[in-house]
Amino acid sequence: MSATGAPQVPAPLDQHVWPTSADLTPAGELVLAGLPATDLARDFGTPAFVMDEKHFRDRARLFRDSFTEAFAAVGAEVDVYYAGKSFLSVAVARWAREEGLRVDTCTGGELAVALRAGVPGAEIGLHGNNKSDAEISRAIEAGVGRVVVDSFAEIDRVAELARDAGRDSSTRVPVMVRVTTGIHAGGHEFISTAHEDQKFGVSLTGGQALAALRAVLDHPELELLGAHTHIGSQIQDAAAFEANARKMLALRADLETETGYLLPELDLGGGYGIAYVPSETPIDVAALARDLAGAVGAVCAELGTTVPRISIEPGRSVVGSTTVTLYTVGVVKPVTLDDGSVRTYVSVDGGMSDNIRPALYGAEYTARLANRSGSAETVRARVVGKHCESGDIVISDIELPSDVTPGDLLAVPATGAYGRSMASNYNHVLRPPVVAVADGAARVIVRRETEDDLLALDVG
Ligand SMILES: Cc1ncc(COP(=O)(O)O)c(C=O)c1O
Ligand SMILES: N[C@@H](CCCC[NH3+])C(=O)O
Repeated sequence: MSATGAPQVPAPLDQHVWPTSADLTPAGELVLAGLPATDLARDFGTPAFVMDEKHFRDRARLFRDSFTEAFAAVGAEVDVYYAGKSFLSVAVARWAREEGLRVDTCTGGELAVALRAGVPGAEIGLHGNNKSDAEISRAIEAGVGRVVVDSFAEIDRVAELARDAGRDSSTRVPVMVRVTTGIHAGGHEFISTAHEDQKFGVSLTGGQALAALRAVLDHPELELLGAHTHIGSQIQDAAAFEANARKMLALRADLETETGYLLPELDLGGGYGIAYVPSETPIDVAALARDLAGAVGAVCAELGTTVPRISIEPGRSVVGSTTVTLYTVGVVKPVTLDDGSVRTYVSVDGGMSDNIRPALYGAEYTARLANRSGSAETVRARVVGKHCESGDIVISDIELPSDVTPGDLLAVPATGAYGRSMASNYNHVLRPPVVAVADGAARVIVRRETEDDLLALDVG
């Protein structure tokens, strides 16, 4: 327990963890886009994801502008695909498109949302290590700009489904081959994706990736657009992206030497890290874009080749810090530990069903009271959910005001990515809404689930 006593001056917000529109009243109430947290909780209930629309748009534009400018300097064009897996809804897909982004999907469901939002097929990519025939056919029918094939078997299957759809050498389906480059990067083993022993892509090792690219060239109904790579997620080390790009450019050069075919495009994936807690530093997008473009330009010059068109697929780094989860505090329980110290368990009205990341990856978050400052005196607390699991922990260790009490609002920032998108109905808990806030107005973009929704699925 750290003791200081009143008066209760609200601790400032660590601005790189909170949405840009976040502010505090003199009494320490959290305000988002001009809307007090208590008003948001009253109007929309808790738990709720509150998303700062302007922040999302600014991040999308930052990626588009930084990468466009950096790669223009080395003579290449760039497409930024927003990775819908991080969070996708019709409104968000529209915002992304309005800010000049395309949309990356990895299932039929994500594809359906992007299409519903009016994103043209040509501006959508489809991924997936185990796409169904129905998903591939839907993508072909929608005229997606790229199907990213993930295995040798899938190359033949996409070609067959393209033929079934009447495609031929004059109406080819554009494909990329997903390549694993052996680069190990990412915040947690479960979110590293380019090392050898995992399920994604075709390995560079033993010439497999080269063989896969050649296999695409052998299918007249497929257009080989390029090679794709994604090394992992929540990466803070910019050097990993450069090392990966070098490997991909070498692969492109090898293919040209062997076949005379120069891949028009390389997709370097997403994975850019953000700050979840005040001690972390988000990746500097503009600097990363400059360094990456510089490295790509230099390698192409060494290889004596043109710089390919580049695409990237950021998800977390666009949406992650735009969103705050608002919870209501329920039971507050001091628990005496073996060493005699006390930990205060602060239960909230959600938990692992709206944020599985702490349980799945040991992810860390921060929080603050959102309706008031609370006392300056703090207690060692653990924020837990309402599920029947002792691992249902939102924040394992945090100092909270010692007068935290049932009915308080608790805000957890940086929950925009892989929060609502990975939400579940565990214990038949209803998934929270996503409320977009902008310029003093709020609107629901994904509504709260209802018991009727749950019961409608149960046809027993
Ligand atoms: C193929 C692919 N592209 C893009 C992304 C988005 O990653 P992130 O949200 O870390 O930017 C992922 C997820 O890691 C992915 O698997
Ligand atoms: N769901 C992960 C990232 C997924 C990466 C998808 N390839 C996370 O929350 O960090």
